[in-house]
Amino acid sequence: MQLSVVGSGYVGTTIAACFADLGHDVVNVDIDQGIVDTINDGEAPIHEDGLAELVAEHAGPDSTGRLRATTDYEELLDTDLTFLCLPTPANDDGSIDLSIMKAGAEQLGETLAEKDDRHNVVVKSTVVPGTTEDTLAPLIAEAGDKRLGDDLGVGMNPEFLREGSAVADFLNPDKVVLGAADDRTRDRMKEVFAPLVERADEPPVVETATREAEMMKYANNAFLASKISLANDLGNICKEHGVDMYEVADAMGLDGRIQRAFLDSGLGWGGSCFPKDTAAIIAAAEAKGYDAPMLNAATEVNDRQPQRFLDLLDRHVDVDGRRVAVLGLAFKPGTDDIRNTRAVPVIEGLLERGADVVAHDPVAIENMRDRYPEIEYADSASDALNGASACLVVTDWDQYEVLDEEFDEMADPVVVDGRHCIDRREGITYEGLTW
Ligand SMILES: NC(=O)C1=CN([C@@H]2O[C@H](COP(=O)(O)OP(=O)(O)OC[C@H]3O[C@@H](n4cnc5c(N)ncnc54)[C@H](O)[C@@H]3O)[C@@H](O)[C@H]2O)C=CC1
Ligand SMILES: O=C(O)[C@H]1O[C@H](OP(=O)(O)OP(=O)(O)OC[C@H]2O[C@@H](n3ccc(=O)[nH]c3=O)[C@H](O)[C@@H]2O)[C@H](O)[C@@H](O)[C@@H]1O
Repeated sequence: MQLSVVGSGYVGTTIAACFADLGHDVVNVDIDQGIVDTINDGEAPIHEDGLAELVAEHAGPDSTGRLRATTDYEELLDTDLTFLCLPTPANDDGSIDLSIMKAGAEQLGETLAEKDDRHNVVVKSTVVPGTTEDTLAPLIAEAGDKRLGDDLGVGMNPEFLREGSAVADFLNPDKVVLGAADDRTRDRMKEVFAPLVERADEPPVVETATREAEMMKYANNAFLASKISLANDLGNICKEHGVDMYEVADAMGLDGRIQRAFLDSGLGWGGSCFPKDTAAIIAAAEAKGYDAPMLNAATEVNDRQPQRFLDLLDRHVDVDGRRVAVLGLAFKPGTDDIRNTRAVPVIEGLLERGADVVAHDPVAIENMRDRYPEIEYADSASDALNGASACLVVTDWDQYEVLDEEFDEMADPVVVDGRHCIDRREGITYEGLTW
């Protein structure tokens, strides 16, 4: 099939390259000329395992030619179905900011005005229930002078991939959710996903309406974020009682109804999605008069973890005027993404205490340097630890797990671990956040 993907960020580039690999002809439309040029040169504009290989295989010179990118919306006119993969950030009050989606939808509609054949538009971005049919579809239809359901089909297909394993997650999904406003659109969506469903060994395909599809995405993220927060709440109780929450979580996870995944307690959830999506669905609930107490509590627990972490540090060392090593800046290992990383409240707390912060991360230093140009950045964890009076572990990179005699170079070997990453050993004062 001929597909177009509007928005070529984490999700848009990943799905475009994967759909090309599955045999479709795909054009990525983005306003960023740099991203477009990179893809057309056969290179990936973002760092994701396996993505560079897929883009090289399908875009640019000596490729299958099934993937290309453009800034020109007109090029989507030759395609049958368009995925909208534009950002849905949060407003200051946490509610969803649809301005980018609306601008994209209008431009898409104006472009489609030139097309006579029926076109299908599938919203891939995470949007609150009702957005696809109540807000975006009418915008596209009006701008393109189309009749909904007749010459314009509308669907919603939420995405569950994780950063760091985006390609593998997309190609091996636990489920595929196809929300459609009408049967014709759903049938086209099924055609798009047929090669993926076959290659992924027939994962469940949930056929539903657009509102349910939209809510399934928020429910998924809200559940996972709340599961982590519950683990943190229990973990904080464990810490007060001298109990190891990781041992507890391992046992809890043996219950088939609970499962071990997403029970890793510590500094809590960051990233581009859990914080904004939790806030957006709370705001959407409040707009209808419901205050979502569980999700508010999950957020509160999450917001408090960095403070508990710093309190543990305060028990052992006054960092005023002292060198403190922060290990890990990315919101999780495997990515250079620092959006909503827990490193920010931790660094803020250290600066308030007058510490000389020296930070290390294998890939996220350049991103953090823009935000905190005033702190020191070390080329290695070992350099960061050298002469430090405390070490704070913020991201669970594998390379931190094997640190050992590097701690001997610290001025005071106090290690506060927010991610259950470092083994207790002789010669260091070790504090785990929830164990
Ligand atoms: N990042 C992730 O892991 C996941 C994200 N999502 C959701 O997917 C959506 C997209 O997220 P990301 O891919 O992370 O965003 P992103 O910020 O990485 O990429 C968005 C892209 O859209 C482009 N763009 C902006 N305005 C445009 C316009 N008018 N026309 C064409 N292109 C335009 C930008 O230049 C950028 O390349 C969001 O709703 C997000 O919540 C869902 C699942 C996973
Ligand atoms: O909507 C999205 O964008 C995506 O959000 C998350 O994916 P992602 O944010 O990439 O990363 P996760 O692996 O889920 O981690 C999120 C945060 O939770 C933290 N976390 C995760 C697991 C855990 O047990 N404990 C824990 O604190 C991580 O350190 C990280 O800060 C979801 O896992 C994806 O399914 C979803 O598609």
